[in-house]
Amino acid sequence: MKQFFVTATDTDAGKTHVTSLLLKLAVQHKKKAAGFKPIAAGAEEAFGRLVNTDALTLIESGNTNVLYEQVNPFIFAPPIAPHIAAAQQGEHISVSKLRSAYDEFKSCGADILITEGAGGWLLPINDTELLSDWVLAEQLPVILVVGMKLGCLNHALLTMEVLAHQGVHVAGWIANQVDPQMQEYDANLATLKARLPAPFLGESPYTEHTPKLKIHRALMELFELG
Ligand SMILES: Nc1ncnc2c1ncn2[C@@H]1O[C@H](COP(=O)(O)OP(=O)(O)OP(=O)(O)O)[C@@H](O)[C@H]1O
Ligand SMILES: C[C@H](N)[C@H](N)CCCCCC(=O)O
Ligand SMILES: [Mg+2]
Repeated sequence: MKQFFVTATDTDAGKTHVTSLLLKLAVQHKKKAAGFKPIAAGAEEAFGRLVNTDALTLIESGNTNVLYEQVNPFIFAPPIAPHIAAAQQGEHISVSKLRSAYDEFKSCGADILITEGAGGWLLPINDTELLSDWVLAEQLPVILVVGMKLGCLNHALLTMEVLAHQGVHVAGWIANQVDPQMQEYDANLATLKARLPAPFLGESPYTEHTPKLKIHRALMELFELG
């Protein structure tokens, strides 16, 4: 079983976009793949319950029979910082509850399990814990999505600095072009390739049509795909 945690330089950097592409890539290569979105803020009523579009996208992109509840155990209606949303409705997210929820999710029997974070790496889940504390406890290898836009160099280097300081195994990083107007995209990508101390796994160009991933060989090796 291969397990990864997808974080990003920020909220809206493309974690769902990239996690979905990674799941689809694994499925295309005959793997059993499933996505976990433990904490989602921003939800609407559908199918007689609250649902979050990130979790639905991950369910559609994988190929196991996971239940919505297994994929997304913590869901909040307002699109705000999750620990604030949780406090508003008297819920408490914790590392220990995340551990139980992940054990339940893992029973789906996938070969490749990919967890999508929420926001960036240091996301508070309550007054004392961060989502990264759970990732550290699970010892999940991390994939960093860099949302390519002006300012991403600082965000990417800051995130990578903290990951290195915490001794996290960074499996690699993916460039995701969120800003179609970004100037000097290639020079920024070259700067990141030169400075980020982790394998470059691929890039997803900006598109308003079918999302695509330009796969680097390191990704095929990481996922053990023929
Ligand atoms: N390569 C891309 N081309 C075009 N649009 C993109 C691309 N990547 C992401 N987007 C769009 O940018 C928005 C943010 O992307 P996404 O939802 O994947 O971010 P996220 O990191 O998962 O955010 P959150 O922290 O809310 O989970 C979405 O509307 C998505 O469709
Ligand atoms: C609502 C949003 N799309 C995400 N689901 C949650 C982002 C939380 C960011 C918290 C922060 O770092 O300020
Ligand atoms: Mg998302």
